[in-house]
Amino acid sequence: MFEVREKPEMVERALLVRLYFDPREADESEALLEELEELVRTLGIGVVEKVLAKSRSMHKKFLCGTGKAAEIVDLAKAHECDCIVFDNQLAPSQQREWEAAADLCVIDREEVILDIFAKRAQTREARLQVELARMQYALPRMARMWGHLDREGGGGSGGSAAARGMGEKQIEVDRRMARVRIDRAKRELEDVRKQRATQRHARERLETPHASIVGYTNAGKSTLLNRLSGSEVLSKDMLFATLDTTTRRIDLPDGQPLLLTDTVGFVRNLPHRLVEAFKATLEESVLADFLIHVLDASSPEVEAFHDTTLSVLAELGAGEKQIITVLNKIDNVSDPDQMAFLRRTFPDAIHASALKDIGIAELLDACSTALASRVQRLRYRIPQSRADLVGLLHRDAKILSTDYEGNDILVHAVVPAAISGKLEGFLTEPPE
Ligand SMILES: Nc1nc2c(ncn2[C@@H]2O[C@H](COP(=O)(O)OP(=O)(O)OP(=O)(O)O)[C@@H](O)[C@H]2O)c(=O)[nH]1
Ligand SMILES: [Mg+2]
Repeated sequence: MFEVREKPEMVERALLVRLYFDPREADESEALLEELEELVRTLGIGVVEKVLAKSRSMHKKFLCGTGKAAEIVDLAKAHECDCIVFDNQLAPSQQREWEAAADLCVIDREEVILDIFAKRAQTREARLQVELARMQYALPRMARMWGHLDREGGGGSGGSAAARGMGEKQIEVDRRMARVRIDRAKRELEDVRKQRATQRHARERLETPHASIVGYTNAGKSTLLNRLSGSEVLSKDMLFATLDTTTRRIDLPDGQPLLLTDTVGFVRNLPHRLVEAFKATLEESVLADFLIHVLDASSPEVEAFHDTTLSVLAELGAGEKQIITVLNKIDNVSDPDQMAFLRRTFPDAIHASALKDIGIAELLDACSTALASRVQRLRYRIPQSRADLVGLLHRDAKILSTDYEGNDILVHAVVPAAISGKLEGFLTEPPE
């Protein structure tokens, strides 16, 4: 893959910067800066200093005013940083201005997240999604890379006209190549998505109910899936541990099967391009019968995380889905004030700990309840010796037709999910 520019292989000393403009944004900005630190550390980059800087108004050149920009550059120099990372989104031109002013590599939150995603992507689909998002990010920034060539070629400040001409030509060639690759990645992605859709249709025909586990990154989604299904999905104390969806089948206490899908975690200010790029992965959430929203109850920011997830879901068209809210990591909540806040803010949530096995039975019951209203048209072959089951169908289902064949009763009925588990062994064919 082409790179935006020669990014140093190993950035060791990063200065993190968050600019804000409205005093009311101070607290959130502080939290975002801390989150950025975690994101950056996830990439193995050392952080030497964080700067939360208030600017009176937005400026086109550096986003903040030139005075503030000079202070930040001086600070980076004083700390001998090799990179400045902005939590704010920088326009390609602003990124260039900063790099020129600081003579350092300058990146923003979006690029950090893209890099993490690129490291984590496992399946072909995830890799393609990341590749596409990175190329789209890189395209308007290519001039930066060739700007260096101009300078080198010219051997002076502006570079000779000939060298600049070379650079410009090269940009054109590269841009064209990049567009070709973007188109190809889009087409490949389309193919992979079609395959997924076919698989999904096969699953839908089987009509097994399906729930998606959603929530902010590091909330404990994968741990919960492991706990519920007794399987081993990678769960780690790091951001974006999961980039590919995993689906597991579990049996609810009432006997109903349920497919559970673990999804990529959400994050505040997730670059829009990535929401787009990961739509296919998150599409599972849109198609699920209901959602399990996992929150880290021990985080002081639990409410902000909750709201972020809901707004991303709304953006994906899943805003109306039935949601079971799970306050996970409740084992970590010892502060009575936090507990009171949780009860007040999320009165219907289930208190749970995926790690310590708390609240899991309650969650499984809530899943059964969520599915109770689902009905399916099903065909059964029931031996006459199991008249009890026929009785159950008469009582709780709507019988469409009954036939006899040898010693068996053939029943076609509209069956509520609540009892379908008990009859599963007598199905004659996949549901219609
Ligand atoms: N104390 C405590 N820690 C938990 C609990 N559930 C998960 N964790 C820890 O939280 C961290 C993140 O868990 P994951 O399951 O990877 O979180 P995730 O939501 O899947 O994260 P992403 O895949 O990054 O979006 C891990 O270190 C878990 O061990 C819990 O109930 N209590
Ligand atoms: Mg995970």
